[in-house]
Amino acid sequence: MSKQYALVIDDERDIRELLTLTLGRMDLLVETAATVAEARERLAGRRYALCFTDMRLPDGSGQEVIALIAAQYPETPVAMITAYGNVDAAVDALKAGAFDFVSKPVDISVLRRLVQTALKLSEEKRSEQTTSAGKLIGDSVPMNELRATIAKVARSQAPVYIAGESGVGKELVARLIHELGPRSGAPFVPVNCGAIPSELMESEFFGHKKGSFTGAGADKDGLFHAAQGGTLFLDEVAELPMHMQVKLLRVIQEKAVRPIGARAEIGVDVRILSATHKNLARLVELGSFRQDLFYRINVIELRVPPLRDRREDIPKLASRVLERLGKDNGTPPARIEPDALKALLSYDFPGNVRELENVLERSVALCENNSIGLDDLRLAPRERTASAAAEIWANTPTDFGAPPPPVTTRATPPQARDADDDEDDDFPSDLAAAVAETERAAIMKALEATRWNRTAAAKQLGLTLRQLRYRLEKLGIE
Ligand SMILES: Nc1ncnc2c1ncn2[C@@H]1O[C@H](COP(=O)(O)OP(=O)(O)OP(=O)(O)O)[C@@H](O)[C@H]1O
Repeated sequence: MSKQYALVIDDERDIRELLTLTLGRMDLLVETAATVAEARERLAGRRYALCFTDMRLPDGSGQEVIALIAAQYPETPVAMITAYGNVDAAVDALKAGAFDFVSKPVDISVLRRLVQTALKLSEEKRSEQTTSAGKLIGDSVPMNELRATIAKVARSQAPVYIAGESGVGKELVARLIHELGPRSGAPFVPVNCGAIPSELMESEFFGHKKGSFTGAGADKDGLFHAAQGGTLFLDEVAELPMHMQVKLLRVIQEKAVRPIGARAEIGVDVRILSATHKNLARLVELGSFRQDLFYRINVIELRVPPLRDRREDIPKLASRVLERLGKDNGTPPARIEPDALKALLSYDFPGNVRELENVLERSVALCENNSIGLDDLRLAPRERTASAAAEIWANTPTDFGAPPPPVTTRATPPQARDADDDEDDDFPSDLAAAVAETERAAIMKALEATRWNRTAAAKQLGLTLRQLRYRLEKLGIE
């Protein structure tokens, strides 16, 4: 196994040298920093298996370092070096997220035990990330409850219906149910019911025999066949047309499919998981979804909470996304500046985790020095909580809906724009309407410039296609 790195942050040279020597004997490669600023740089440069920080540093506090690590490098355990007998400082450090503390003068045997525990912790966190359960990030109460429910329903064979808004992680949950259950050795087959043309649906699901209809040039196995022994995940199940709902119900009841043009039925052993961001019960009431099928697929209902109801998960999710992006780009993970993190924490994320991923991906492209500032996020003020929206609006009065700056430069600071703005004192009487108008104008301009090519327009606006679609729907633009 390759050697692991430890980081020692202390302004006293003696302590740095003592810890470097001691940790070196424990087979760790040690790097040091004397200030918070240096520590930031070091942390951005590599992943440390363990970190020690002094309480008082020339340009800040050890608590600041602990908070930074907790928010941006949650896999790295950090211990505080405290003055002997300073219980308050030790308690504060633990509250801030340190896993332990060492008092000066450092007792070598205590230090050795601490290092062993820390490395074990670090290892556990790393392997947790690579197992299924670790893929579902979030330690909030609703996420822990969800994780427990997933583990329970994974053991059962009952159909599970996963409800939740768009982008909350329904497919991820479905995958975990499969991976944690007895069918994990067999295929997990996801199917987006909204993406298959109605006339091809039967053949896609059940397969067909050669020559059974025009264009059926060879035998084809259906999705049920592909999922044999495993799990079929019906995503966007609300989009199933009525005639398919009837056929699907039959297959679920009979546990057999008949490919188009085949004489005999084939037995299928498939667990059905389904999901939609729509209110399926309401669709049943309205008559557009069959009640009998609803009861069949909805034996167990599982709800994935929206991100705004578990905001405490945002830092960890963000840090994992930035780590992945860093790896993809061959750079250290980007940092999030405190005001940007604050804005993320108060944003409502109508597109949930997927939107967080998109926001961060765009921010990484826009930011300078691998550090994401408030301007780089380009969050839509209307979608933040009321108080946060008011606060942010005050900082970025004309930023919303404007075309994005070139990718390599930082967004124009609001102050610079204010200086050019003659109508500085002209406050809109209806802020929301004014924002919508600006947004509409920018979107229309981009659509016209790209001859209504949504993908190209989204690119011009610095949005993902999904984000543009969301805005078109919100503004009622056909
Ligand atoms: N708790 C989580 N931890 C880590 N990643 C997550 C989590 N929740 C969602 N994601 C990620 O967010 C993205 C969207 O998740 P997913 O596709 O599962 O959402 P969905 O609810 O099925 O969306 P849709 O309704 O649009 O189909 C994926 O990249 C997924 O990996």
